[in-house]
Amino acid sequence: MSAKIIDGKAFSQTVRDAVARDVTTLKDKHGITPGLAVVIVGEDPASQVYVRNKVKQTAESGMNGFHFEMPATASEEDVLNKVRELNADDRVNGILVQLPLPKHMDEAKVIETIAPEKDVDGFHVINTGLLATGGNAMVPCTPLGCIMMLKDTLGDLSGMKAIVVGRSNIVGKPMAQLLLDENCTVTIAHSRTKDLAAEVKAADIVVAAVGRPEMIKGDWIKDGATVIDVGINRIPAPERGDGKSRLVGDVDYEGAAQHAGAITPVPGGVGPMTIACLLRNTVTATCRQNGIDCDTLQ
Ligand SMILES: NC(=O)C1=CN([C@@H]2O[C@H](COP(=O)(O)OP(=O)(O)OC[C@H]3O[C@@H](n4cnc5c(N)ncnc54)[C@H](OP(=O)(O)O)[C@@H]3O)[C@@H](O)[C@H]2O)C=CC1
Ligand SMILES: Nc1nc(=O)c2c([nH]1)NC[C@@H]1CN(c3ccc(C(=O)N[C@@H](CCC(=O)O)C(=O)O)cc3)C=[N+]21
Repeated sequence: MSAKIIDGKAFSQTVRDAVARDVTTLKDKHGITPGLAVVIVGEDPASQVYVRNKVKQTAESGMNGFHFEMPATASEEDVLNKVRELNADDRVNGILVQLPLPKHMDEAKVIETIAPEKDVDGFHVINTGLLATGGNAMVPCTPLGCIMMLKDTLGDLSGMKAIVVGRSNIVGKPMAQLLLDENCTVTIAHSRTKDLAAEVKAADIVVAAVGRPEMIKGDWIKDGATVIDVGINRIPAPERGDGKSRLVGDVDYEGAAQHAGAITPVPGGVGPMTIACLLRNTVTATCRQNGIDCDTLQ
C-alpha cells in the first residue's frame, strides 16, 4: 500500500487566500484592519524561524503585524506589562506569546494575563474551558489545522477510532477534545501508556504529538489509517555532508507510508496549517470583538 500525501502546504495556501479575502472585506466594508501581535522572549533560533514566518504571512494576508522581541533576561513583570499594553491597544486583535518562555517565568500566569478575546492561540483557561464544554472558544491553531486536514481527507469522522499520542495543553489535549467533538472514539496515550504499539494499531486516525523523532514506527500503523504527524524535530544529518540538520516528525514516515491510507509529511504538513489557522483565528477574534458575523464576510 502506498499512502496519499496530505499536502499541508497547499491546503494552508487555500486557508490563507480565504483569510486575505476576509481581511479585504473587513477593510472595505467595516474600515477595520485586523492586527496580530507576536511576542518572543529570548533567542531560541527555532522559535525565531516560526516567528519570522508568522510575521511574513501576517503581512501577506493584509493584516497589521506587530512583532516584539524581548531579551531572555527580561523579567516576568516586563512580559506581563507588554501583554497588558497589547490588551489595551485597539489596533491589536490577536496576541501570541511564543512558548516556551525562559524558565524563570510562570507560563500559565503570562497566558492568563492575555485578554481571552485576543488569545488567538486558545491557551487561556477561559478558552480551554469553553472548548471542553462546547462553547464559542478560540481553538488552538495546531489541533485546528489537524482537524481541518482530517475532515478534508476523510469527510465525516463519526465513529472512527482515534489515538492522540501526547497530552500537552497546547496540542494533545485540545486535539483529543476536537476529535471527540467530531464523534470519534478517542484514546489519549502518553509516556506511561502500556503497549503503545498495540494502542496505535487499533486506530483509524493517529495523531502524533510526542516531540521524539520518528518514535511511532511504520509497522504500528493499521493498514489504511490516516496519520497526522505534529512533531517538528531537528536532527543531525551527516548524510548531507554539509554539517546541516534536517527536520523530521514524530512518525517514521517511510515506514508509516507503507501502511497508512494517508499521511502528513514533515515539513509541509501540520506546520504550515498552524500558521494559517493563527491568521484565521485573528480574523475570527477581530469579528467577535466588533460584533461582526464572520460567516457573512465572503
Ligand atoms: N507543527 C506544529 O505546528 C507544532 C509542532 N509541535 C511539535 O509537536 C511535538 C509535541 O509538542 P508538545 O505537545 O508541545 O510537546 P510536550 O513535550 O509538551 O508533550 C509531549 C507529550 O508526549 C508524551 N510522550 C513523551 N515521550 C513519550 C513516549 N515515549 N511514549 C508516549 N508518549 C510520550 C509526553 O507524555 P507525558 O505527559 O507522560 O510526559 C507528553 O504528553 C513536538 O515535536 C513539537 O515540536 C508543537 C506545536 C506546534
Ligand atoms: N504560543 C505558541 N504558539 C504556537 O503555535 C507555537 C509556539 N508558541 N511555540 C512553538 C510551536 C511550534 N510551532 C510551529 C509553527 C509552524 C511551523 C512550521 O511552519 N513548520 C514548517 C517548517 C519550518 C522549518 O523549516 O523550520 C513545516 O513543518 O513545513 C512549525 C512549528 C508553533 N508553535
